[in-house]
Amino acid sequence: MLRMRRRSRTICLYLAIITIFLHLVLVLFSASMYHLPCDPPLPTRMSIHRELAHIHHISPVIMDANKNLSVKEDKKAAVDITVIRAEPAESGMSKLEALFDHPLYNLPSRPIPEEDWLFKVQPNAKNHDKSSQMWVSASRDGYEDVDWKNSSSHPPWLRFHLGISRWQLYPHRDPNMEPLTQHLANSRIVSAVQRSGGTQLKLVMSFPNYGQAMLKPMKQERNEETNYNLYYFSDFERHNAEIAAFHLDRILGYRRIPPVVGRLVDVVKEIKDITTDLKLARTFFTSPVGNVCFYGRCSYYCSTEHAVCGRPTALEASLAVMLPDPALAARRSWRSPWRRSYSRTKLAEWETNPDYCSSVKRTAPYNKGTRLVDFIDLVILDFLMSNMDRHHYETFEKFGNDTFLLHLDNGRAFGRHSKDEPSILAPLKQCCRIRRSTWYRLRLLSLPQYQLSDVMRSSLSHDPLSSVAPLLAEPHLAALDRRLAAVLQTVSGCLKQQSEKGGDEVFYEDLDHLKDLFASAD
Ligand SMILES: Nc1ncnc2c1ncn2[C@@H]1O[C@H](COP(=O)(O)OP(=O)(O)OP(=O)(O)O)[C@@H](O)[C@H]1O
Ligand SMILES: [Mn+2]
Repeated sequence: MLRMRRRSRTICLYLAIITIFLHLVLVLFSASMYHLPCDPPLPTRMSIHRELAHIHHISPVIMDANKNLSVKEDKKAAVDITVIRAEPAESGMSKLEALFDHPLYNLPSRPIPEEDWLFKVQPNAKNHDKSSQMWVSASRDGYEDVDWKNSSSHPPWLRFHLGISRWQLYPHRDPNMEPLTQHLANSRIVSAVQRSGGTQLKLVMSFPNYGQAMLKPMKQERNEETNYNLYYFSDFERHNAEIAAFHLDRILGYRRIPPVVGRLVDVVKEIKDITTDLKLARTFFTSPVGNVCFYGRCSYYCSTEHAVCGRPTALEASLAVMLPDPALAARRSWRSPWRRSYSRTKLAEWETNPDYCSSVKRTAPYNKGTRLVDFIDLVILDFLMSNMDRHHYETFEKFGNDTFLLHLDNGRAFGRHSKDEPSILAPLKQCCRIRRSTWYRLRLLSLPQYQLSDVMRSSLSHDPLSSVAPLLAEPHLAALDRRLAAVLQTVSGCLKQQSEKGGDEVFYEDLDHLKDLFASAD
């Protein structure tokens, strides 16, 4: 009896030890689960939540930016939604759609005052009578009759011009974007002439509805990298870089690049046979394998050795919608303070003087308003796509110094994917200043559910040329994520540096006017 009791006690003891052991194993196992490497990096997620915590009350109603709801109206409609949404994959939305639906891309905006439109539109002619016939353009060979006075019959390029405002070229979720890109991709080409000025070959194409586009031809295969021995100022311009830059600019939420689409152009029917540009016409020839080529006239790469060739007549090209003629909307060109020397031997001042930004910050127009942070936005775009050729930028003269910067001429971007160019980020590093809204959007794009490379792939897949080949090769897309991480790291470095100094000068608080809205919903 006593032996039996002893045996059962030993069994109980064993069982207890085994249970404790199993518990220990379980605890250890579950503890290691939380640190599995496949989890998104914890600090980033948590800090994004913390960063965005004060803007988590945004109504779905205010997501329609076109409605121009006033802040007061927004307050009434304010309901709780979480800024960082559930995985878009769950709801079947593409990452791009999810990004564009995100509250950060749909912040409430006030109605645009009359003086903030590039063009003043006369109220629609109420009595659309015989007198409006005077405004119907006289038909010319190949051109359509367009009734300019009737806004419902305005061609997409004109709607684009009329939609340009002080802070952006076109609105988020622009209903005119689809018709505009269709127009560029499919309209019949009635004229093709060389664009004068600039260093490389480009053409101005005209369409029957009087729209125009700037064409840049394909010069480099997608997965080819620019030769490492070429200086940045000798690099080719790439048609796919112009297309990808437009998509990237829109994804970043800037909307400062005129829409660009890809198109297969027939170099015989759509250029050689219709051009009135004799100088251009004289440069056409047939290559030894029977492809039709031309090289035009310009100061770089306009020779038989650098001819662009159709296959046998089909040529890939980018078509950027033309901005309003400078006679109607003058533009001002600004020299970049961080311009490179454009020399093989000289360095620019910013390359040797680490304190360079403090003098820029004191100099007009960088000493007031948003010019410096607008420039930093442009720097971030350029670093992501590795564009070293930003010697100038332009603005619309009408808006003075308080306006967005046009991000034109992106043909030398996306030349290399295996290498980043840290010097492009020098202005951010030296000035340690960024718009708060840009910072938020960049962080969003670094989260797995909106990953920049995925969003870009998805956006570019809508371009007509993506059916020929993806517009950016995978290594270029991967480089975007790597470079985005570098931008975020630079800003984090700035924040650390500033907190040591006790100041908080890193962010330009462009979301402050919405504080009321957020506070009221708390
Ligand atoms: N979409 C556009 N609509 C109207 N004008 C444009 C457009 N894109 C560019 N331009 C104008 O045409 C000029 C030349 O274009 P772009 O800079 O792309 O060519 P480029 O050959 O690279 O010139 P550069 O050698 O001066 O850099 C620009 O400075 C700009 O003023
Ligand atoms: Mn250029």
